[in-house]
Amino acid sequence: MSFQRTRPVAYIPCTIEPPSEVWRQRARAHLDTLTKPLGSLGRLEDIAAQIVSIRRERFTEKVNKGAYVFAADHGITAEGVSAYPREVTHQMVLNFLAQGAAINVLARLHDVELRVVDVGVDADFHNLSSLLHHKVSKGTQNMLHEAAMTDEQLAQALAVGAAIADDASAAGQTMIAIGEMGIGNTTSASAITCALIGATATQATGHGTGMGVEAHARKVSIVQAIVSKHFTASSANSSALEILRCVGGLEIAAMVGMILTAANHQLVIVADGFISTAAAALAVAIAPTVQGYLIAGHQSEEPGHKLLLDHLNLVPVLMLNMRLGEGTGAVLAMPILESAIALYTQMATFTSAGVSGASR
Ligand SMILES: Cc1cc2ncn([C@H]3O[C@H](COP(=O)(O)O)[C@@H](O)[C@H]3O)c2cc1C
Ligand SMILES: O=C(O)c1cccnc1
Repeated sequence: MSFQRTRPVAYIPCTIEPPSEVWRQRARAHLDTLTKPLGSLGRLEDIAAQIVSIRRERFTEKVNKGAYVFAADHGITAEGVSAYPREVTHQMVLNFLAQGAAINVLARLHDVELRVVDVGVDADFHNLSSLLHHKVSKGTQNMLHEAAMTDEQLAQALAVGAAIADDASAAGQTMIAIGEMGIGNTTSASAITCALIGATATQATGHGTGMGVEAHARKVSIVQAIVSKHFTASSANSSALEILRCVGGLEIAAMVGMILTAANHQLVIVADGFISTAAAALAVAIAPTVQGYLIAGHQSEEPGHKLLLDHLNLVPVLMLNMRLGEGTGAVLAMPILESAIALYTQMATFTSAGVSGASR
């Protein structure tokens, strides 16, 4: 499939139809006819009903899974907010392309087509045909001192994600995992969580890639300073796009663009960890009906992730104490989501199998 074309900037589908309640009710009724005690498949039944409500008459199509790792660098790394150096973003992109990262292993194992997108890595990639080249700039500005992005950069990064969602849909994908790679991006996710849902820096800031007590305390104060700089009391209720521009990242903006457009194409969208869910929360703030298309693959160890999941009213499929990103938690959840829809489409009914229903 081709992912290399561009599209007009600033394209955001703001009126997105919600998943179909009619199809959800049909799915609920069908689940109750299957050869099992009523409700005995638990959350798998909710998941099947949600997927049917998203896919509507196409729910019988084979699940065709894609995973997208959006990569970009962050100006805030100059403040020492990560346990790892900035160049790891670039090095991990090469590792993804060499099939050596955790997400490569999981995508291979679970039959998920993996794509890596350079939206803003601070490096030149030459002769790498498997990388999707959409660099907007070599990283964001340092958001402690200025907005992370210009309006134009934000629009370009959103458009990258939107174009990739168009191509995923055109290629027949039905379920997509939203992943990222960008050293320093948990600091962005924390600042987004503060600005969007009013959490404090202490509540929303975790240890990211792993940092000691002192470094973590510094990170909390940096998140606090970032939020105070961009969102004074008088700018309360900043728009989601302004939050994204001031304290987001190029990969986060591309994820927002992809989520909005994927919902518009009625794809099942599987969020990953803290950063991916921060993008999902911004997409829902822009277009609230997107919520119905989201499934939380897992809940990560980052404290802000639980705040965002609660805010979005999403219950994670898995809780494995992971704190990696890359889309790993989303891809790990996919076999469970696929199981839910296979049970729904393949199980016999009480009538077809000649099994007696409940007697009391
Ligand atoms: C080797 C390595 C591989 C990774 N894969 C994902 N991340 C994760 O860690 C980063 C965010 O954490 P922080 O804000 O603390 O920098 C992101 O790149 C995220 O995807 C990684 C981080 C490292 C070091
Ligand atoms: O929650 C995540 O996805 C996460 C946590 C720490 C580092 N990178 C990603």
